[in-house]
Amino acid sequence: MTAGADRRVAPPEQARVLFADALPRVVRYADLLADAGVERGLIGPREVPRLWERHLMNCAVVEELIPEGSDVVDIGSGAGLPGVVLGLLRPDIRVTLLEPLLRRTVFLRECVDLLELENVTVLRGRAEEVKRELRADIVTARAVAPLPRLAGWALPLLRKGGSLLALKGEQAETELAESQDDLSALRPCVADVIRVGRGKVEPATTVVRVTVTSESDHATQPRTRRAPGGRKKRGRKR
Ligand SMILES: C[S@@+](CC[C@H](N)C(=O)[O-])C[C@H]1O[C@@H](n2cnc3c(N)ncnc32)[C@H](O)[C@@H]1O
Repeated sequence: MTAGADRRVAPPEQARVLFADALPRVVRYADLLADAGVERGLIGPREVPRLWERHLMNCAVVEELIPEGSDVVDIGSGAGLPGVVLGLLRPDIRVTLLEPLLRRTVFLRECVDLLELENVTVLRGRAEEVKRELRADIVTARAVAPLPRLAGWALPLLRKGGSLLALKGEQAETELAESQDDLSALRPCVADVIRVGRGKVEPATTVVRVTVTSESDHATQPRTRRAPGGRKKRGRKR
């Protein structure tokens, strides 16, 4: 990747505390975003001055919600947010960066190689097409799709007790309230809105967390319906 030193932005003091030992590699990632990321149109040049606060640190605090040793799928990684940051911060988790666009997966693979991210893999594909090949304890997504569509992609990937962590804006409560029926229809689940990183990032990061409570992923199973008289009857295949 090429370097354009003039665009690089030094980490703020809070980043040193937040990233601790991971900081040198996060700085390298920030440089990749500011250089090749901008040159290839993966992030806008206006994002560079606020790369640390609005992007890297905002994503990093989500790690508080990820149990140790989790398999994480980051849907619609784009230039690697939040998946690359989480992989850098948490060597104990395994992260799959799921992204359909070739240009972006090329950049992501280069990041994984250059940052020597042994716990991160890149998968080119669409979330709705990987239900049979991916299983996760945590699915993350930022700026990818409205909650009902995102949950339709994420919930089938989750093991029982696993959570979708959707990084959302200030309207998260409203979006969740309007989506509750859609979520329940997908798979038994509980959902809440959490603000993470208070005192570390300003503003705190808003996350809609949807945790699945059922063992089986009935969203991918043939539908069954109760026939008159009590026996279950197979739904017609479409
Ligand atoms: C606005 S970008 C956000 C990228 C990154 N998450 C971030 O916050 O900077 C949305 C990303 O979602 C990806 N995307 C769109 N539809 C998708 C799908 N069906 N499955 C997986 N990713 C998808 C796009 O290619 C794009 O990279």
